[in-house]
Amino acid sequence: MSLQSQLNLEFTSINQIKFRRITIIGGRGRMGKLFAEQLAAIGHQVNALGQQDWDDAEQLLSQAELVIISVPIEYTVDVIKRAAKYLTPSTALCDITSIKIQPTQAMLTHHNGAVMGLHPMFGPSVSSFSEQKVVVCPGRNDDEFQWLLDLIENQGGELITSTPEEHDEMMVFIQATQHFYRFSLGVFFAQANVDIERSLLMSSPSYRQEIEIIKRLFRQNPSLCVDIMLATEERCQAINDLADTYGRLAKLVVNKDREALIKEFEKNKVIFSG
Ligand SMILES: NC(=O)c1ccc[n+]([C@@H]2O[C@H](COP(=O)([O-])OP(=O)(O)OC[C@H]3O[C@@H](n4cnc5c(N)ncnc54)[C@H](O)[C@@H]3O)[C@@H](O)[C@H]2O)c1
Ligand SMILES: O=C(O)C(=O)C[C@]1(C(=O)O)C=C[C@@H](O)C=C1
Repeated sequence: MSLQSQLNLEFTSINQIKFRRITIIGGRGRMGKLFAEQLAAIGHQVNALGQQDWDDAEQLLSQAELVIISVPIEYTVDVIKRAAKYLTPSTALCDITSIKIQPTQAMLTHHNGAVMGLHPMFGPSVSSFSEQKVVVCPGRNDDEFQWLLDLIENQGGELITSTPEEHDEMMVFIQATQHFYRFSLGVFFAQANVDIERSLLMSSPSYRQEIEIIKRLFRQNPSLCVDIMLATEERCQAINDLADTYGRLAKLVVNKDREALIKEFEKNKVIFSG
């Protein structure tokens, strides 16, 4: 897109912007801060409600046009219940928690107004929504979130609509088992006392990429990684199944069963051929 058409687009959207009062619960945390910065940058009035601010909840929540819940997974449902008492039906309520069934259900149960579940598929290190994916789980009165979804898309973000059930099923593989595998590899490397910086000097691009992702995982709040693994019984079971697969394949390695390992490779490569 040419610079002129970008300027025209920005000019048009600035003309159409209705500045909103927004409260982000957990707004001083990693993701809360990112959303606060993005929304404030285009002129919305953004407040943060942190753990110590519940005495001001009436003022911070009852006037808000949009409330975003951005607290650790394990507190999300309790915080939704607590916040809902202060909301009027004209407030739109959404969350950005990494799981979607329980938060979306809790928002629909405890709030009478517009509800939407969102899951940003990126971490707090990004500088905008550009090229990032957000999973959208419609709840109630979706139109009231259209301006927020437009904002993400206008920045170059991609929205993927899903049910909370499909989302949580997919996240078993997209997140829970991935986090376990990277967490385990990190623990294993630390136990083996690997000199990471030295290893990077003589590494392949894929190793450097993988180490960067593991570093990012260990820079996050440990409760995020742990809660993503423990969020549902299905996740715990899938992680256990993955560990069984490691065990089965490791036995073939220990037994130096070259033929069986090649067979495993050939038999399973088909799902990755697309
Ligand atoms: N970090 C990520 O990469 C990422 C990406 C997508 C979604 N998420 C989701 O975003 C949410 C927040 O994650 P984060 O990484 O920003 O966590 P964080 O720990 O950095 O921030 C959470 C914030 O919530 C506050 N908080 C905790 N309990 C509270 C309460 N009772 N009332 C008000 N505030 C409270 C904390 O003080 C903190 O400021 C989680 O649900 C997570 O699943 C995180
Ligand atoms: O830090 C990153 O780049 C992330 O992608 C963070 C990440 C993830 O690891 O999957 C963390 C939690 C969210 O639910 C979504 C994204």
